[in-house]
Amino acid sequence: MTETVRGCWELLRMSWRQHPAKLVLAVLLKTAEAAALPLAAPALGALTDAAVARDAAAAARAAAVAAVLAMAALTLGHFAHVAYFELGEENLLAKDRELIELVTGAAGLAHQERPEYADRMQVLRQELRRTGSSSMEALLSAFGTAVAVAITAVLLARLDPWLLLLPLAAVPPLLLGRTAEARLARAREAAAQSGRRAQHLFDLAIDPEAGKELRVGDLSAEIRDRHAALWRSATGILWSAEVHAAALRVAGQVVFAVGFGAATLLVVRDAAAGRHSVGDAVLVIALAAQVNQQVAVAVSLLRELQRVARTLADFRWMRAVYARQEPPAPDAAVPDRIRHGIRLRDVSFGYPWTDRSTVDGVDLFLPAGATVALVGENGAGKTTLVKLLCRFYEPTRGRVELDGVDIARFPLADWRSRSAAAFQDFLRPEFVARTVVGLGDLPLVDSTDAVTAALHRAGTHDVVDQLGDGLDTTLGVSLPDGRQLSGGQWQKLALGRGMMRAAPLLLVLDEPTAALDAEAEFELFRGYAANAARVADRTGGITLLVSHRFSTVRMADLIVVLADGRVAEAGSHDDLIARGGRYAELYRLQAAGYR
Ligand SMILES: Nc1ncnc2c1ncn2[C@@H]1O[C@H](COP(=O)(O)OP(=O)(O)OP(=O)(O)O)[C@@H](O)[C@H]1O
Repeated sequence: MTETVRGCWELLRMSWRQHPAKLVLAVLLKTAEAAALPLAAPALGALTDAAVARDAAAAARAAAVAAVLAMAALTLGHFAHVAYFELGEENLLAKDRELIELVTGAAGLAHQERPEYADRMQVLRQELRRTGSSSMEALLSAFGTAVAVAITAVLLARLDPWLLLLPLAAVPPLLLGRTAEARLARAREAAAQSGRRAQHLFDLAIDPEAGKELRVGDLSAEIRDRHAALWRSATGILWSAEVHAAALRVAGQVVFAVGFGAATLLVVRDAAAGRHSVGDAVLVIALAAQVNQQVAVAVSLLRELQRVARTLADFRWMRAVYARQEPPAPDAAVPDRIRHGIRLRDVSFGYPWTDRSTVDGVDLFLPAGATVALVGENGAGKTTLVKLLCRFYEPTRGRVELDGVDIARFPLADWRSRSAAAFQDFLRPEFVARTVVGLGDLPLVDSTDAVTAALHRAGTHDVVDQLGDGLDTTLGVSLPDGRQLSGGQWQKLALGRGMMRAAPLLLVLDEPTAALDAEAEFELFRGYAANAARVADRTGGITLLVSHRFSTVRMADLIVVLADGRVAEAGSHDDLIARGGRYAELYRLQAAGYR
């Protein structure tokens, strides 16, 4: 219950911050709407008594009051909706923005890569819409229902204090409803993983990029079967919870129905004995029917508010995960240039949710101005090492030092602003081409000169000539005039984006040319090496290339061979060939493949 109250309070505070006057107006209108029905019951009682006494004037007055109240009950809710709808949408926007900030604003990637996070995210994405206008409706209706229950209780108590027990009969349905919702929430969490995996298969099935491979592999039926199995597993969990929850709710309603029957009997008996008027009996029957309605509404509102509260609690969980990732307070400034180099001292790292080291005791020196190639078999730990250099994660042991200063001591934003990167799994943001490239250096996002220069540095300027409107071409399929690009074209723009920062201290190229052929990669990298040499004079910047293509790799000043998270060999191409170790073997194998 504390979580629900906390959630309601948070919703109210959010809405108050958006628009206090609209919130007050909505509360007043919803309260008046809710109070109108119970207040109509005494009017009906008075109407009955006046009719029995044949007092036409009093009967007309009572009928007019009852009609006005009925009108209020029917119409005020619509006016209230106008007031709270906008509040709800504003709340939803605020939560959307907060979620984007939480997910993208965290210093590292840990929260996005851990499986536990993915499950919570799935639930949160599904439930987020509940923090919009429907949650405001639930909150205000709950308040209105509380007012209606209070008025009903007072009216009943005036007739016979025993009738006050009637609202008490509403307690079991409420408690059982709460248990039912907790059961459903547990089931939603238990089903999230299967649901997420089923969703992944569905997305895969309708993804145009996946279409080719699915057809060639004749994978359609397989995907459908697996999707259906996962979906059934998720639905099975949810269905059994729904049955259980429905049984609990029905049991609660039965308790109330018994109370209703007893109250009606009590007043009808007193009216028959002449202790109450006929109007009083009508009043009680009208109110008792409303209490039944109020309880049903309260239970479903409680259910809705519990779901909203749970969503807001998930947000708090996210915030806590985010807070845990805050980098340590910086106490050193990023230098303008690298004088000596970057040294990895006994660096080890394991993903926090696994029990093995992915990078294990790496000692390495990357000299200022060098182009360094990282090679190794799949899963050797190359990308993980890149993540440590970009500070997406901090090492679990050892340090990465720049000219003797631990890079963890630099303000993270400054370190990132002096790094540049292009990855194999690059962004495909659907904007105009200039922005798609310009995002690589936000202050210059709309600068045609900077974007053109970056594409030239990347050696991919030719892609602009293939776009109808050059840098003004809108890209992507979700926009009506958007142009769809090939994988290679997107990748060329991504390379340009990676080159937007003209003089970074660290340029990371993590298989950014995988969609291009070996010759194109060779040419591009030769351009980067020449550019890096020019930049190196000014900043001592280091270029780090991850590639499986040895024809490119051989150009690097330093080649580092990783195996099982350790440095197996390091040296220049000639050194490593002369040594006749792992690199020489792999190089010969690939070279033989090209002959
Ligand atoms: N987010 C993650 N969570 C858990 N384990 C991970 C994660 N990312 C990578 N790993 C594991 O760490 C190891 C190294 O992965 P990494 O991506 O660094 O290899 P790589 O050398 O870049 O491989 P590739 O050449 O295939 O890109 C692998 O065993 C991989 O399964």
